[in-house]
Amino acid sequence: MAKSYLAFSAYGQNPSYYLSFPLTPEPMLVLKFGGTSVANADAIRQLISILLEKKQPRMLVVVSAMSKVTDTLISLYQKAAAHDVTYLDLLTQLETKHMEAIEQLVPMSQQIDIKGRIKMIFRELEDVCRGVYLLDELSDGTKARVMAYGERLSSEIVSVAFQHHQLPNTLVDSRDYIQTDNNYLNAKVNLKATYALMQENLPQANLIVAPGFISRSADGKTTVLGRGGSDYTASLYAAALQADLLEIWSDVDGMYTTDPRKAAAAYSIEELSYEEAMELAYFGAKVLYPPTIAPLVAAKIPLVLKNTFNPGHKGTLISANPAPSPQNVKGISCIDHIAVLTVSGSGMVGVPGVAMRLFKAVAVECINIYFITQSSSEQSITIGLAEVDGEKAVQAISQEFAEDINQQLLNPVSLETPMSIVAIVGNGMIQQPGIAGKAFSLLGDHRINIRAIAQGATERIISVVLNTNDAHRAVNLLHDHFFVTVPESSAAPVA
Ligand SMILES: Nc1ncnc2c1ncn2[C@@H]1O[C@H](COP(=O)(O)OP(=O)(O)O)[C@@H](O)[C@H]1O
Ligand SMILES: N[C@@H](CC(=O)OP(=O)(O)O)C(=O)O
Repeated sequence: MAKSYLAFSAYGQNPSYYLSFPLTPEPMLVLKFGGTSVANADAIRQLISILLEKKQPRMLVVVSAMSKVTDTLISLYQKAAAHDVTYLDLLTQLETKHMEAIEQLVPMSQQIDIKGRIKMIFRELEDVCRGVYLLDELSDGTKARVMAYGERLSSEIVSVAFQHHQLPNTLVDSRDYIQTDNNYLNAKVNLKATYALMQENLPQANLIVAPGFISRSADGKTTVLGRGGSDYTASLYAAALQADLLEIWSDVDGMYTTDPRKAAAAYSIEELSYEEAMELAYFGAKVLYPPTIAPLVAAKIPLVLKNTFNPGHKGTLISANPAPSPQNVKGISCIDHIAVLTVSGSGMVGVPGVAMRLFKAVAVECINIYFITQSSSEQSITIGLAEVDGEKAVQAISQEFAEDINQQLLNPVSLETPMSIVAIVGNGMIQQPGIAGKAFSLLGDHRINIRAIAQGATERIISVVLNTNDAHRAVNLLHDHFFVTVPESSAAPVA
């Protein structure tokens, strides 16, 4: 066991407090390959060719579940819980998909072991699903347990495929190293315990393969890090091991100026600061899971987003000090499925503590708030949250303010759906007048109604809430303006 670690920093509440570094550090590269990069045997061969090119003495490879597998696992437990016996067909489909990959990656004479292991994992999964089917029990703990099979299966297969392609490696189970709370589906990581487990217990091997997404609570239950969470797994390993670099490989050439599925003119951004990347990810750039950045900032590790299917493209470099860019606006993100909730009434004016009560009521329900605005007259507060949390938030807030609503000091809480948040992000917007004005007038000229506006105190982000029917058009108008039609408009002050 590697025990040669010194305390790195002993100050403050910063996650760096928990980091330590090896006495004799060897260059270390952490790579994460997403679902599309392990989708089938061809994709896995492609990722093998990428690794064979690397001349790195130590590497740790994190893999996601094969593309669509996590979604299928969710359908599996939903069907089982609904007493729909066709869950068995889904199980068969999943097993066939994994077995086919093995048949194409591993020589016939050597398939017995790995096929046996995969079969055993499937029988275990079948037992869990039968339990759900028979007992009508579907807790979050059971959901997490089922979802974790995707990464458990893919990492087994990738590890064996590596062995047969000149990449001897050691497979680990990330649940042994990532400790979380019991919030099963969106578990919060105990950084101190996790870094200690990784630094003290990871095997000394030149190449380690680890499943992403999966973790374990202190009381030994399987948890998962939230949809898209394998990126975060990789950044935790990178931070704990003081990697020189983290590479996240997916199916696009890095972080684009906007979602390439929403705007055909989107293109890959060369460099971003950690803060810019975090804002773009938080507001919907799916290529990067938002919590991924924090461990890297604390450990000062750069991140590159690369394309498995176009490895020659240099991708996007995310670091503390990106090269200066003429672009003030770096990217535009969009989150759909948002609900806008408003608390209003004359009874709020000049009354201290209203905002505190509102946020507390929402926080108790563990609901995440994307967006907050308060009218300057203090007559209303508007928050944006995920559509799925809308009704729960209305109930919690209505209960908190029941007395005030009864006395007609406040109006009944209002909820609007389906809404979207469009965010314009860039460090160059700081102290740069005119960008917000241009964005608002552009949307106004095209008769797109802005329901609410917020600008972060850092001036790095302006976000607007609008009707989902208008969101796609808004993203394209803003993208055309800032990146295509008049690219210099974002470089120069806008009149
Ligand atoms: N701003 C953006 N830049 C790049 N990709 C984005 C952006 N916004 C959304 N995406 C989507 O993110 C996808 C990659 O993320 P994801 O599907 O999670 O990949 P993986 O499964 O490889 O982890 C891309 O195919 C792209 O459609
Ligand atoms: N498989 C998990 C975790 C993940 O990060 O996947 P991907 O890297 O394919 O986004 C999910 O689908 O949420």
